[in-house]
Amino acid sequence: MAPALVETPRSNVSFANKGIADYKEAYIGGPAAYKQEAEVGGTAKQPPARYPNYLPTWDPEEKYPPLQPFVHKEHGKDADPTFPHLLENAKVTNLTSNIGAEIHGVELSKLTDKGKDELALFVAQKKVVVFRNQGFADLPIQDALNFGGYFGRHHIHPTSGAPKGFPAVHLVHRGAEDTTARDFFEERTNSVTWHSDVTYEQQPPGTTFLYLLDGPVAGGDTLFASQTEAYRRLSPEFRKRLHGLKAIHSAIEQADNSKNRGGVVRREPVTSIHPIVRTHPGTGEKALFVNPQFTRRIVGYKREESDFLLKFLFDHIAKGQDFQARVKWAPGTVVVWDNRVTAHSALLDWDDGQRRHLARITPQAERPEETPFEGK
Ligand SMILES: O=C(O)CCC(=O)C(=O)O
Ligand SMILES: [Fe+2]
Repeated sequence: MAPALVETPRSNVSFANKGIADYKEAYIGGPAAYKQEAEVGGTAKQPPARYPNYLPTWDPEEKYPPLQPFVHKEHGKDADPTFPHLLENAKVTNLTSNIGAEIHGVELSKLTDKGKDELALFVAQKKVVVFRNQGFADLPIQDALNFGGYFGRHHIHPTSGAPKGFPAVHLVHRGAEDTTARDFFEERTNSVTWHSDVTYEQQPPGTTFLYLLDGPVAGGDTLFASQTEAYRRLSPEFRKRLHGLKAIHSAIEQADNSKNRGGVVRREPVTSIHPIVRTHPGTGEKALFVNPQFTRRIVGYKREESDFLLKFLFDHIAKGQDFQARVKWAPGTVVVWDNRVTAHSALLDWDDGQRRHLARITPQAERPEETPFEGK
């Protein structure tokens, strides 16, 4: 079975169907799943990993205590809004008019602290930024972590594989002998699983980095949606109704899935209550903060009421192609998104037998906060 990893897809609101559980199971890896490939290191069909130092490992003995609150510093607030340190030599193209930019000519790992402050603000404004031709994957893993650590405390994922000795790196990996896609599409018509990362944490991630190590010839793109534009598209009356509502986000199903498949649970699963509309501390923009993977229930609503409203919001985010972007990976690509104001989805659409391998650095940010509805 495949050690490919994304956030474990799951929704247990009552309209969720069995197929989502199947997908979730297909996506979670574990020590047993990985063993075969780790020993072989490549097959006739597939060459060895380009970055073996980043291959996933799972240590069942590794346990962490509950996360403690910390004070997040929003570096975007210190940024020069004209971005002189970030964009001096950059060629910037917008991916769409509502979300996303692509940058050539900047080496992320060489940014000064001022450049990093500007990066935080720029990513918050653009929601997702694609940096091409980076040397990031070639850095020693600790150097990559040191870079990401500027933006917040590293999140250690409770269930995903990590490079040996670097639990703060979250890995996405599907390798040789992997039949995930074939198995998955026996039961499902598409693989779209919108989510923001680990929103069950009290302080979910902010500026988040995902970089390609190995990729298929075609396919395996990643979808992004602007949750600020999703918010703005709603009528003032509807937005007014959403303000003040809170929802429960849960890690329980992700941990259960991991256990059921012989995987690890490094930290006991938690639930958190977050506002449905949050405000970004750097831009002041309001964004929807619900996602079908982790948001379970609206606090104070009866089950049917909660399901009805969450289903509307999930559909609104999923269907909004006019506030979404599709990112194509290439060697040297680093994608940076602001997890507070975006949702994303992996796509399981490439031919089995090709390795897809990415690493994520996931600095946590502030506890989501809501500011009042502004009447327009
Ligand atoms: O594999 C992808 O395209 C995205 C995986 C993902 O959801 C993540 O790394 O947070
Ligand atoms: Fe994700």
